[in-house]
Amino acid sequence: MFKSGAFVADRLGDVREAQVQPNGVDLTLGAVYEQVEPGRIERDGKTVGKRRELDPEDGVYSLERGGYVVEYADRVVVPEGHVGFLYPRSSLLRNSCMLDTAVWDAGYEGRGEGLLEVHHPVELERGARIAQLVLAEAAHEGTYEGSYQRENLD
Ligand SMILES: O=c1ccn([C@H]2C[C@H](O)[C@@H](COP(=O)(O)OP(=O)(O)OP(=O)(O)O)O2)c(=O)[nH]1
Repeated sequence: MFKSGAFVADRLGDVREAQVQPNGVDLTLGAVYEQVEPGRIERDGKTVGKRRELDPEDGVYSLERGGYVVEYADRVVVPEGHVGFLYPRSSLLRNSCMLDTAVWDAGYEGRGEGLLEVHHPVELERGARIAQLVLAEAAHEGTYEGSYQRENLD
């Protein structure tokens, strides 16, 4: 069963009222990066390639076509007994952009990242809502203890 937006907001803590949706919580744009070196994925282990952080102009990123790594501004917490899924805000799709996301594991905490596909130039303001996190009840063995645990937290 998927939880309500109010439940998700309660777990995340520090979110504005405008971020709370009926079925989830909107995540906002924290930073945008361009990858500049190859990463590597091996049978055991992985390396994330170097990136360059883009500078917004007056708080706005003007993005040309391409792929960008985005960091969400909001701290995500996936409580035990749950799994998280993130979906792009439909206004992104309507503007020819797509946000690619993966599974958010039980026990994960951090400011996560995603891949923004820009198929037509777009302007995105830092802090704008770009995605919606939903939480579903889920069975699991163990909790997330990988290298991204507590990423991008101060
Ligand atoms: O779109 C997403 C999906 C997940 N995560 C976070 C939460 C998740 O728990 C963690 C690790 O994701 P995943 O297990 O898919 O990554 P991995 O490449 O398999 O890393 P690891 O080897 O640490 O499991 O990254 C994101 O930041 N963005």
